[in-house]
Amino acid sequence: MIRVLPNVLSAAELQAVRELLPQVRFGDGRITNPDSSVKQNLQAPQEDPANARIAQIARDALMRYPELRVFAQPRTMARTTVVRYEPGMNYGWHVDEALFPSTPPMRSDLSCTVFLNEPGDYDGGELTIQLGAQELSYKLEPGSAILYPSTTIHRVTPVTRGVRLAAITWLQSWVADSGQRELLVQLEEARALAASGGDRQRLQVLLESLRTNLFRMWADT
Ligand SMILES: O=C(O)CCC(=O)C(=O)O
Ligand SMILES: [Fe+2]
Repeated sequence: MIRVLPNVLSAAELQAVRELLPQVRFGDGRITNPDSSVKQNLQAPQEDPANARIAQIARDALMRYPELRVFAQPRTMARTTVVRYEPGMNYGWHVDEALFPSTPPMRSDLSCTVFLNEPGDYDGGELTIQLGAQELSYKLEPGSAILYPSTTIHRVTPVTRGVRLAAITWLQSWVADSGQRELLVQLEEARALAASGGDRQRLQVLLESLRTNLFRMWADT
């Protein structure tokens, strides 16, 4: 499931990131995907000190974000990388690698982009995700993020004006199966609604969905 995470970074964190961004020494993005014929962007080397500080800020912010815990059930998060797209740059249709060569190797279940600069700073540069025959495009406010399944085909459309800056990362979930993970998301929403005495119709629909989909999963045909 694709989820927008508004205001992941606080105003103070965003300000700190803004001050660090000019210090990042970007290199060719193909360094981590040498075989890619569609990747045309710039990315910070992992050892870059400004990248490492931005990565820590983004990681702390994501890890404390309550909805991320609900949506992703994160077990491991890859090191965040700052990426930069200048006019003419893009990242064509692709699927993210299944495994990251960390020790131990990490499976990518969810991909995450934290947008770092204003949407008005650039034209193009949408993150577009295929959902069947549909395409969903995202260009978010700085400090907001999008979380999407790493199984999806997606791209960053060409930037035609200005510069797009983002921090990207990947997560391995405690729950590998996205259908099972989604049941837990609904269960958590239902639990919160029951605890608060909120929207009873929504609670009813959630419980019905959980019962039906668990039965579908367990029915012996
Ligand atoms: O910059 C982004 O929003 C995501 C780029 C991407 O798809 C990737 O680096 O694999
Ligand atoms: Fe990607």
